[in-house]
Order: sequence, then structure tokens, then C-alpha cells
Amino acid sequence: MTLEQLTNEIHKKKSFLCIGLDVDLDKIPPHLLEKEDPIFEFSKAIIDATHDLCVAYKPNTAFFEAYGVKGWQALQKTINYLNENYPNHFTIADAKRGDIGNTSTRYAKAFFEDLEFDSVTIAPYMGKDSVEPFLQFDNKYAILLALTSNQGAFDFQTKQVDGVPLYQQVLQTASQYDNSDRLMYVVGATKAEFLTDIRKIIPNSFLLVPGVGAQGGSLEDVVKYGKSSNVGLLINSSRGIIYASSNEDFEKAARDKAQQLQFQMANLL
Ligand SMILES: O=C(O)c1cc(=O)[nH]c(=O)n1[C@@H]1O[C@H](COP(=O)(O)O)[C@@H](O)[C@H]1O
Repeated sequence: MTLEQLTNEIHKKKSFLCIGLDVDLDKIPPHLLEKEDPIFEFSKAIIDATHDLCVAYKPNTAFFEAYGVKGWQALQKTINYLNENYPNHFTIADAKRGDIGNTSTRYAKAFFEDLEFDSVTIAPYMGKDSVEPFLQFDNKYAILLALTSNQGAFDFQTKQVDGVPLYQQVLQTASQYDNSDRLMYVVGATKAEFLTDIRKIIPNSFLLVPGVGAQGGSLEDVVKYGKSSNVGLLINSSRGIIYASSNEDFEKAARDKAQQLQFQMANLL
């Protein structure tokens, strides 16, 4: 999927909602546990109930990998289900990878060629040769952690290096990489006050913004400070949507939560 197509979908649906699939067998409705593949069945049910309200899905691979081979198979079934049934949705493998060049190349092949995701989240810490292998694929995107939503973001990311906060160095340096038009950046919704400075460095890039809902970030503030001239935002919510109910009505409850966010977004566009 191209970013132009993604932007068209955002305008068409009046939504820049990304739904995070952080599938936890301890939290899903008990009746699904009787199915052969509860992780996939839950993901499929959430997708079917919400697809018209969002433009992206973000399976967090940790929640699949935690269940070993079965989890990986569920991840494969989930991305195949999305690509076959809802090809206009942008897909994000939230895997937070990044390693020396030849290893990053293998990670990129795993997520772009074998699993056929549109994008993967990656860590910038190992620098240019760890990031650029992810930028070699047509219409595939790497989403670089810039300023994360968690408290630990203040350990390193906001520290001054040569008089500039490290997260700003990440943005400035990465935006010079080859094929940097295939880069998007993660900025936590809990860090909305940093978005004005961030937009000065990368005015047009797409931002993936997790941290509304369960982590307390404000959708209004993210849009106010972070919207680009062509929206340029994907706002993620995971637990706030997918675990809205742990009973048989979970699909409707998830849909209602997604609808509330979509409604707010439509008013802010
Ligand atoms: O890369 C991410 O998606 C991410 C980056 C970040 O800074 N903070 C963050 O919460 N995330 C992910 O976004 C999701 C947030 O989930 P909820 O807090 O349940 O909405 C989880 O899958 C996190 O791993």
C-alpha cells in the first residue's frame, strides 16, 4: 500500500485510527478459548467488527510470539486474512527490530516478503546500516521509534547530545538516510507537547502515535500539535478497544469504542 493510498483512505473514512492487536489469552472472552486457534479467532472477530472505522491494524508480535509456533501461525493467518479481505488497510508488524545490516535484511524479508506486512516498527539505536535494509522494498515502510510513550523514554531519548535532544538527533539523522521517504516515526501520545518541535524537523512524515486510552494520552492534543498539512497521523489504541468487554458482547463493545474514537477524529480533521 502506498502512503498516498493510506491518506486517501483517511479522508474517505474520516479516520486515522489504527487498532492494535495485542492478543492476550488471559483477557479474551473465555468462550473463544474452546476454538482451535483462539488468537486468530479473536483477531478476526475484532477486525470484522471494526474495519470500516479504522485505516490500519497493528498486531504486536510479542503477543503472538509468546505462544510459540502456534502464535506465529496465528500471526500469519491474521496478516493473510487482512490482506485477502481488507486490502485497503495499512498493516503494521509491531516487532521493534533492528540489528547489524545482514540481520536487519533477514528481519525485513520476514515481515515484508514472508508475512507481507506494509510496515514494521524498528529501533534506531544501531544506526544507519541497521535501518536502511528495511528501506529497500517498494511500498514498504519502516516505523522508527523516535519518542516513545513510556516513562523510560526520559532515560535516553530526551537527553541532550551535542546540545540537541537525542530524539531530535534520531529524526534529523534518519531523515537523511537513503529512501527516507519510506520512513515513518513513532511518537507517544503521552508526549504531545513535543510534537511542535518534532514537526519542525519532519513536517510531512507519517507519525504512528500510540498511548491514547489505556496510557492516558490526549487525542485532541496529538492532533492539535502533530497533524501535518495532509493529516500524517495514525493514532493507535489497543487495550482500550479490544478489551472493552471480556464477555460474548466483545465485538460490539470494541466497535463502540472504535466508533467513539473515529467520531472524535472526524471532528478534528
Ligand atoms: O511501537 C509501538 O507501537 C509503541 C511505541 C510506544 O512508544 N508505545 C507503545 O505503547 N507502543 C505500542 O502501542 C501499543 C499500545 O497499547 P495500548 O496502551 O493498549 O493502547 C502496544 O502494542 C505498545 O507496544
